[in-house]
Amino acid sequence: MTLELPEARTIIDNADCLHSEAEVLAALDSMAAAMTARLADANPIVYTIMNGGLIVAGHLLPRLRFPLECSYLHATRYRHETSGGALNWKVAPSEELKGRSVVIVDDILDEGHTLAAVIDYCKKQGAREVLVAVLVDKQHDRKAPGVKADFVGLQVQDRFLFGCGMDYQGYWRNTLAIYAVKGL
Ligand SMILES: O=P(O)(O)OC[C@H]1O[C@H](OP(=O)(O)OP(=O)(O)O)[C@H](O)[C@@H]1O
Ligand SMILES: Nc1nc2[nH]cnc2c(=O)[nH]1
Repeated sequence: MTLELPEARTIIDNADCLHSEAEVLAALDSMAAAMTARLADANPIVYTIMNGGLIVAGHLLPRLRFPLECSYLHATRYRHETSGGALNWKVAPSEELKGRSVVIVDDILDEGHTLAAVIDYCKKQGAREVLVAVLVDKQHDRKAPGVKADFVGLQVQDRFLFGCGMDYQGYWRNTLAIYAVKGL
């Protein structure tokens, strides 16, 4: 669904900015340092989960100054809603994962069902280890059992977020700052 321009602009004009561009960039620096310490000799393959992981990966990958391969996968379960449904796999990994160190990059770990399915897939393909890097870990007690991120940029309150890859009805992925929709 396409939003009318006034509505798209009203969403961001009325939103609460929870993390500024500077805070997001500092969080990405910290994530990159932790990932470098853990993965510099691991020769990993790094998967970005599309679409939400696009902006985070675009800023995070150039901060990782060690050998890695990168690819993408596409899984979605929110579509244009503010609560998640069934996971829709659009593109699964096609590389050989047997024995590999795999890193999954995404914008947000919310309830964790997306990451649970992706981790399970990679492990079934024989990955040696699967590590998760998310910019945002949303704080609540509705997480899927056993799902956690290894590298987290920001802990954010339990509201519907947009910006830095996260969308509101398909819009506003294209900011670095992170916002919460007014009233959600
Ligand atoms: O932890 P969960 O509750 O599973 O939610 C997290 C997922 O939700 C978003 O994707 P979405 O399904 O909105 O698709 P998108 O990446 O195309 O926006 C986000 O990019 C994560 O992949
Ligand atoms: N845009 C967006 N997508 C999500 N997917 C899971 N949680 C969220 C959220 O808060 N915002």
